[in-house]
Amino acid sequence: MTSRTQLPEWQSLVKHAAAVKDRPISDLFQQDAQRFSNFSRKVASTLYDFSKNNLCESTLGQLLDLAQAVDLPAWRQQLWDGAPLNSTEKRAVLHVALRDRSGRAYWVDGKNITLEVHAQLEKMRRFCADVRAGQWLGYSGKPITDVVSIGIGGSNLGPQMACEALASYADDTLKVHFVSNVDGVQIRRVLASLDPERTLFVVASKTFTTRETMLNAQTAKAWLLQRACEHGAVAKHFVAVTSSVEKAEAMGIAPENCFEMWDWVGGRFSLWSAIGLPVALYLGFSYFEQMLAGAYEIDRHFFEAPERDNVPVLMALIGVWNNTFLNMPTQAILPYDQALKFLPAYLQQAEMESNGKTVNRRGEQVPYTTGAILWGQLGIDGQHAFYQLLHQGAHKVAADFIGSVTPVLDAEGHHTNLLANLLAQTQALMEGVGEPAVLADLAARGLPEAEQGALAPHKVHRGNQPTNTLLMTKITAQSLGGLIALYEHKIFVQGVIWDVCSYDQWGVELGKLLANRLEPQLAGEEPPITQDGSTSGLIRYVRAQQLG
Ligand SMILES: O=P(O)(O)OC[C@H]1O[C@](O)(CO)[C@@H](O)[C@@H]1O
Repeated sequence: MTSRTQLPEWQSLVKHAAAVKDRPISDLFQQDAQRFSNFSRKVASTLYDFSKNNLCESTLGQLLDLAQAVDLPAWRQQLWDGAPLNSTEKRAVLHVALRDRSGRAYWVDGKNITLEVHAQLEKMRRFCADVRAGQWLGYSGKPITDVVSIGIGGSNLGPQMACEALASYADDTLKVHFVSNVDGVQIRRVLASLDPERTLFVVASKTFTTRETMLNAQTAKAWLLQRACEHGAVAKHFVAVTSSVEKAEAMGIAPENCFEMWDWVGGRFSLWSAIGLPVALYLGFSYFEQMLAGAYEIDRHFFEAPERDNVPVLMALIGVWNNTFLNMPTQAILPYDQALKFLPAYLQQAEMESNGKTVNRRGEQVPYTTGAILWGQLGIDGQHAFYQLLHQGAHKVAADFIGSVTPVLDAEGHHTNLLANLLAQTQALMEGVGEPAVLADLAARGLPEAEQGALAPHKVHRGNQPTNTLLMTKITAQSLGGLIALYEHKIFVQGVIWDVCSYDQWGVELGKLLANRLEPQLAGEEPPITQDGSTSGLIRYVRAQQLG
């Protein structure tokens, strides 16, 4: 198979990048009065403006040619058909089946999984209705008021992000809490405010082996049983979401309280499965369904729209252009909407666990940069923290600015100010301010001439940094579902372009293995084994300090 760098389409992009890398993005607007409409697309209720990138018609054409050269349409069809795209684990990648509203049958190993998906959705619907209606009773006959979701990574980030994003739509029926950290402080603090008679725990773990989640679940169980000596209390207060029902049963969770997920759903793409149960409990099942519907709308677009108008394809190609060809390896996610507070953390796992790889599908080292270093936080807070580096630091950073036209909740003038900040930052990052303009401004302000030259370099903003703006009409369950699906498909397309296997995560295993080995040594249950001097020294130090 031809490696990516041998493709003529790849090589012409390398040449093109060398020729245009320093061209001012703002000049491109002067050359094309229609640039905003030529370089933006609307899908569902989201506008994607990519005009503030160092990208012209020729760039876009060449990126689209590369997508054809790597057989993107065929890969997309394989995803849709349930091919084992997670090749190192020989698994299909079918999160799209979880939200397909058409009734289409998806097949895995000769089994129609659509039937299983619908059965689990129906189980979730009934369970949520019971709990929310106060018909699901705790061990002492009282209805549930609080749900504690225990999970980590993909079994936590999605539901937590979605609950936060849609909190303005929640009624007072249930409160939801999330515990992911194995640091006992988190679970202790959550439990301190709860009444065991009215608390429901959702233990979410695809494998049901993740040490952090298992420890937190055991602590929660001990807390419940300390107060409820009642036989059978666990069955009334614990449910599990897992692909390993027998392991959940071994923890004492009744099989009828287990919601199933499957090998063909990756943890970081599992929000659409019963992993989304906390969202459905918190808001009501209909909101969860709206999220599924929003994601499905984007799936249709991704599978049907021509590449040139296909928003996730464009998002992916522009990301590859900035990262691999223009040498900007970081990607900031900057939401201007309080609701999207946890989006950067969610996308960090989705993207970095998927495309943070340097061997191709055949196990060969690739000679180009792949998955971006993704980071970010609420943009408005970031402005008063790290934006200094964006404007004047040593690194060029590509950024996605995400906002909504209409707020779900507002206070007089706040949303307009928020949006003005979003737009101002993308403008400042593109246009910057050069030294002549700074000097003219200082002169106009009457600064003595002798001081102008000294101050001017400190006030120069380099500009010419690429940004994308994603503007949602309003954050709703549907538009949130759509937004997440856009990024999921972007990740898929980038994996195809970079030729990496986006759906495994072998890189997280070594740390887990070593932690399991070190834990008994730290606890003093096993003598320190011979290992690197630093680790042994640190273990001895901790032990000595703890023993006083
Ligand atoms: O749902 P589980 O099996 O507890 O795994 C949690 C998370 O751990 C990881 O395997 C990484 O450590 C993620 O991929 C996954 O989302």
